[in-house]
Amino acid sequence: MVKYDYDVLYIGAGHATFDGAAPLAKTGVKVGVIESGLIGGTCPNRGCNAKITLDEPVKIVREAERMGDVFEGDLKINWTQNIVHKQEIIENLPQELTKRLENSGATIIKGHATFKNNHTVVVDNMREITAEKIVITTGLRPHRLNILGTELAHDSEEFMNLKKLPEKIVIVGSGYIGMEFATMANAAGAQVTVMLHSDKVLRNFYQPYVKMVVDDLGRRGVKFIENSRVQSFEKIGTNYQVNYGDNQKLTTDWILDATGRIPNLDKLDLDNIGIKYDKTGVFVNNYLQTNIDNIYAAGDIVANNLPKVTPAAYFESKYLMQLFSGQTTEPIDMPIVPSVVFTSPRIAKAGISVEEAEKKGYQVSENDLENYWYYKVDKETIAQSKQIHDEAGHLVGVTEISDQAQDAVNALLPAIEFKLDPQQIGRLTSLFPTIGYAAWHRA
Ligand SMILES: Cc1cc2nc3c(=O)[nH]c(=O)nc-3n(C[C@H](O)[C@H](O)[C@H](O)COP(=O)(O)OP(=O)(O)OC[C@H]3O[C@@H](n4cnc5c(N)ncnc54)[C@H](O)[C@@H]3O)c2cc1C
Ligand SMILES: NC(=O)c1ccc[n+]([C@@H]2O[C@H](COP(=O)([O-])OP(=O)(O)OC[C@H]3O[C@@H](n4cnc5c(N)ncnc54)[C@H](O)[C@@H]3O)[C@@H](O)[C@H]2O)c1
Repeated sequence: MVKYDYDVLYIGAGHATFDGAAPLAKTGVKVGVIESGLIGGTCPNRGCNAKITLDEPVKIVREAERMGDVFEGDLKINWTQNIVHKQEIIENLPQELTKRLENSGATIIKGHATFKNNHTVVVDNMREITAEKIVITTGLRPHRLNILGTELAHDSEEFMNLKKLPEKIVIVGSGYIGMEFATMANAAGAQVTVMLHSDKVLRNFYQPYVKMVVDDLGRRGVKFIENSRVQSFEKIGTNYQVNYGDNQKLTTDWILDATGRIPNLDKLDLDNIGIKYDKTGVFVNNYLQTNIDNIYAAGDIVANNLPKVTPAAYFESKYLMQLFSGQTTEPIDMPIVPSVVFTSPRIAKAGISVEEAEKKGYQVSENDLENYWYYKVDKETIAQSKQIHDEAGHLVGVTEISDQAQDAVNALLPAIEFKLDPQQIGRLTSLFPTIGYAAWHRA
């Protein structure tokens, strides 16, 4: 007798779901996916894919600027066309991901889910759906400042839909979104002011490299206001006023609230079933299982110290697929999760940080990449890296600032993850000339 509608029911259809739910359904497990918005969630529709498409011309303009006389005439970003191009890239992704899920045998249910009991969720207050196991993958949404006039500010999704770039933009927050969007808006010609909470920018990245990015943006006209204490936003005519500090004011055309992202938990009725969580997300054990045995969580919604990025959501989703299909009974063994901020130049890192390395007494080697011939090809002037080795000589961490930092870190990642010894590293014969080769053979 069939006891439940589904074997596994996911709430949310982002990377934390579709990377694992599609292959899980292919194994014959009956999978349902409930989604209140676009299939694919944040990353394809209003995160990574959209952002990296908008950033591409920024990268090209910066490179052309560095190449100087090699190009004739000035390159300028046409923002309106950039937005059109971005839309072309992302608009079919929800259908493609829908097909991927449905072709593998999963059922998509459109609507907002709330919990009724351990095995039952209610969609849009109407339809009850039951499942043996339920996975919470509801992700994060933009945090909004709790100040007067907060509704006058916008979020990152609205920025990426701006058909015309405002002349003056104020960005509150100096994390990933604040800095990536300041880079894009400045390169496309806007006057940008970034308002900091403290004196720190990108607090999880190596601060001397962050300073290089901040100084470079400063030279390009971006203003940084430290300890800004933003008090309120006001509409004055067709402009906006940001009131901050001790009665200081700033007039602008557009305000981006980039003060972080908060868990989509409040409208799930988790208290109906006693799931444990806090303001950072849902608590899980080493099997991504909540305190209720048949309910799991994955991706950004999990309360942990991992960066809230797609590679982490992907790996957790794949792990649950293996657990639910019987391919593993082991706890999750999280690999090293790399991260990168797509400023120009980028900062990318993986493994042990420079600060941790210094505490542990590990060897930290410095590379002035500006002097390595391959980085001279595109005339990079801000390019450095630090590689960290443990006592046994294994590469255990890397952080790089350069235009190609993300590819260099990707190339080194297998050695860090698998603790390759020098003999094994010697067998990695990367293509030449590429950043993958350069990552290993700088001299
Ligand atoms: C602007 C921006 C840029 C980013 N850039 C990068 C990048 O370059 N690289 C990178 O690795 N990461 C990046 N990220 C982070 C990345 O997007 C997330 O880590 C990733 O999307 C997390 O996937 P997820 O499945 O956990 O959550 P999400 O993708 O957020 O999916 C959650 C889904 O759940 C749905 N949902 C919520 N509540 C309910 C409910 N009650 N019922 C039904 N459905 C519900 C939501 O509609 C949503 O679709 C970026 C994020 C943003 C915002
Ligand atoms: N390249 C990537 O991987 C990438 C890119 C964009 C976003 N993301 C993900 O999205 C998440 C959210 O990004 P984010 O930039 O919004 O968050 P964040 O946590 O990186 O940064 C939030 C910033 O807002 C500041 N802030 C908080 N309250 C403030 C206040 N009252 N006044 C002024 N500043 C204030 C913080 O000090 C911080 O600088 C990130 O954690 C990241 O995981 C990743």
